[in-house]
Amino acid sequence: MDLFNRNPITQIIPFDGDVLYYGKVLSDKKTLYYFERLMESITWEHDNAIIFGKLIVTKRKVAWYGDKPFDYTYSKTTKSALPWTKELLELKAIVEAKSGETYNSCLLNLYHNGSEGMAWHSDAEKDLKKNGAIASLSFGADRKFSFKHKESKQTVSILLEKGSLLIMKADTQTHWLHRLPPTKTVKTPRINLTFRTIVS
Ligand SMILES: O=C(O)CCC(=O)C(=O)O
Ligand SMILES: [Fe+2]
Repeated sequence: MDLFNRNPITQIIPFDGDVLYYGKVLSDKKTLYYFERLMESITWEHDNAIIFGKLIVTKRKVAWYGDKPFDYTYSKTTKSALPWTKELLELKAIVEAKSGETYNSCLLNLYHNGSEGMAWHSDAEKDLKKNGAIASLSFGADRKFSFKHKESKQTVSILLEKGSLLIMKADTQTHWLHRLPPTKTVKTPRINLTFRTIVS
């Protein structure tokens, strides 16, 4: 396995949770390999979102995989998890080894270019394990990622590099929102995988 240990792990938020940036955990070669494999082997579909009370179809595409056909409900849509692919199981093993946690499902997002992003939210749906770790693995374009404290409104941003791993855990989702801001400078696609634990 191409596991690197060159990078120190950095804490991204100053209080009220744990967001750990591991930097690049995959070689550039492996990162490109998985980006291409995920592009073609994942069942990508447009997502629904509620913006100002209106149900819209996003330009971004999503997919949902897991141990069992878990139902996952967000923005008034329910999706059933598809069975793991070979690549997702390989990536899950890497992320589990790095983070020392286990996951039973994965939400995938495909942003075709910088015009697509994700609005402020926290991942605290009732189906998710409370305070469970969420492991975010990125491929393709490097993109900025931001956190905003729900009370103080303090914001912190980092660059999520291709091949990098970010872990959000403890009570992060209770106190902080996060988003992927749109940007004019990115012209190429990015794929993000968030490994999660669903409680059924
Ligand atoms: O694309 C990302 O880096 C984050 C996606 C995200 O926040 C989510 O899927 O909940
Ligand atoms: Fe999220």
